[in-house]
Parts: sequence; C-alpha cells; structure tokens
Amino acid sequence: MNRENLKTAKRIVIKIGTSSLILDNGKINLKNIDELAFTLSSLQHEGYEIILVTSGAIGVGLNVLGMTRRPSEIAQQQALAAIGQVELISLYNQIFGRYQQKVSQLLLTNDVIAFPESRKNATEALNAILGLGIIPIINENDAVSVDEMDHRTKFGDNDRLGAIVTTISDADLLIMLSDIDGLYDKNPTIFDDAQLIDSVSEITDTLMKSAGGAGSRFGTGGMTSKLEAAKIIFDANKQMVLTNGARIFEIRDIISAKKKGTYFGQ
Ligand SMILES: Nc1ncnc2c1ncn2[C@@H]1O[C@H](COP(=O)(O)OP(=O)(O)O)[C@@H](O)[C@H]1O
Ligand SMILES: N[C@@H](CCC(=O)OP(=O)(O)O)C(=O)O
Repeated sequence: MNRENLKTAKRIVIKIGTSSLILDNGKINLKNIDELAFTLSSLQHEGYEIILVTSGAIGVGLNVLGMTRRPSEIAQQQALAAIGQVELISLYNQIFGRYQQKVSQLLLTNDVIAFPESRKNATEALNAILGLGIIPIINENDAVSVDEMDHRTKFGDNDRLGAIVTTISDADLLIMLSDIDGLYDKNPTIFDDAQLIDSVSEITDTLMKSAGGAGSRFGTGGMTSKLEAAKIIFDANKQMVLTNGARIFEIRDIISAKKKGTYFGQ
C-alpha cells in the first residue's frame, strides 16, 4: 500500500486527542472543534462514511469544574470523565448541528470488543448508525472502565481505541490528529534537528525507541501509543495517517494522497 490508496478510502475513522481539543490554558479549543465539525460533516454529506473517536472527557471535565490539574485518584478521574463527557458530546451535537449533521454517542469498554458476540453487536450498531447517515462519536467509557488483573475493561488509551474501531468497523483508513505534524525520527520537543518521516511500512524496534511520551499535560500515551496503534492497523492490513490537529482542513489533502503527516501502510 502507498499514499495513492488513500484516494479510494470511503469509510474513515478520525481520532482526535485531548491536546487538539483543549488549549494550554485549559479552555476548549473551539476553533479546532468547529473545523472538525465542518470538515467531517461536509465529507459525510459528500458520501464518505465518517466515524469520530474522541478523547477529551477528562480535559473538558477539568474545564467544567475550573480545575487545572488531573487528580491522581481513580474515582476522581472517573467522576471528571463522567462530567466532561456530557459537555463534550453536547458541544459536538451543537456544532455538528450547525452543519446539518446528526451525531450519536458510543462509549465502549475493552470487554465489549474482546467477546465475539458483543463485538459483533458493536459492529452492527456502527453499521446501522452509518447507514442512517449519522456520525458515530466514540470514546472509552472512562467512568466505569477498570484495569484489574482479572477484570480488565480499559483500552489503555484512545490511540488503541481508534485502531480497534478501525478494525471492527472495517474502515479503510484511520486519521490520527495529534499536536504534532507526524512521526519524527526522534522526539522533536527535545531534538531541534528531528526530521519528519513521510511514510512507515513496518514498526521496527528502532522506530519504537525513537518515540517518546506525551507532549502536553493533557496527552496520555505520547508517540509510543500511536506506534502501538499502528501495529494494530498493520496487523489488520489497514492504513493510517498521523497528522496535526491544528490543521484539520488538511484531512482533504490527505484523502487526495498529498504528502501531509506520516503515512503508515504496508
Ligand atoms: N518521535 C516522535 N515524533 C513525534 N512526536 C513525538 C516523538 N516522540 C515523542 N513525541 C511526543 O508525542 C506527542 C504527541 O502525543 P500526545 O501528547 O499523547 O498527544 P495526543 O493528545 O494528540 O494523543 C508530541 O507532541 C511529542 O511531544
Ligand atoms: N478517554 C480519555 C482520553 C484517553 C486518551 O488516550 O487521551 P489522548 O492521549 O488525549 O488521546 C478522555 O476522554 O479523557
């Protein structure tokens, strides 16, 4: 596969990270959310099938309560996610509505995907929503997911969730929107001479070593979790583009196979 394959993508999953949804001062990034709603709604109207995987429940929850730091206690984080998710989906509903696009909400946990019956159910629900011309907006059900040894229902992070949603929906492409232009040969927030990588066909150990942790105080997994997601994409013989959530209009360039971000395809 190469970038030319992007021109044939019809069902597309977009994953947007917290760093693209929340400004450094903790306020909501309305510019990005508006551009996202306009771009995704217009693509959907033109016949693409769009699925949005969104982070931001905890970030928006902090904003709602006027807090600046993520609490360390799990119950507090879950409470914040429950509070923030309502606000987040309500914002999406309002702003997509402005572009005549209806949205729906799916909150998933890993067990839903792990069991074949519930996985099939989730896939069928997604297909039905898309069949109605509605954009599914998906996040992890953070308020109830747990990470116990014998009862693990957490996905870990939304990069992984984005890759899993791409596989269960049999989408043609995952576009991952982050706070950086793509994958660099070393962490660009540390090394000034880091070079943007145009395309990746295999996740090697060297590549994994070049990836560092999260860049902002809101991001969770950093580049490592994006490369882990790319492994899931490769295993499912799918493709992914990692690009900057600050220039959402470039999604159109990406699906026209223009050189934007980093392309992952085998
Ligand atoms: N090799 C690398 N290439 C690009 N970014 C990297 C690399 N290694 C570490 N990073 C860091 O990963 C960050 C993106 O991940 P993250 O903060 O989790 O964002 P998001 O909220 O979009 O998921 C970048 O801002 C950067 O600081
Ligand atoms: N599900 C969590 C986000 C988890 C996550 O992976 O966040 P990010 O690294 O910003 O994509 C939330 O909505 O706050």
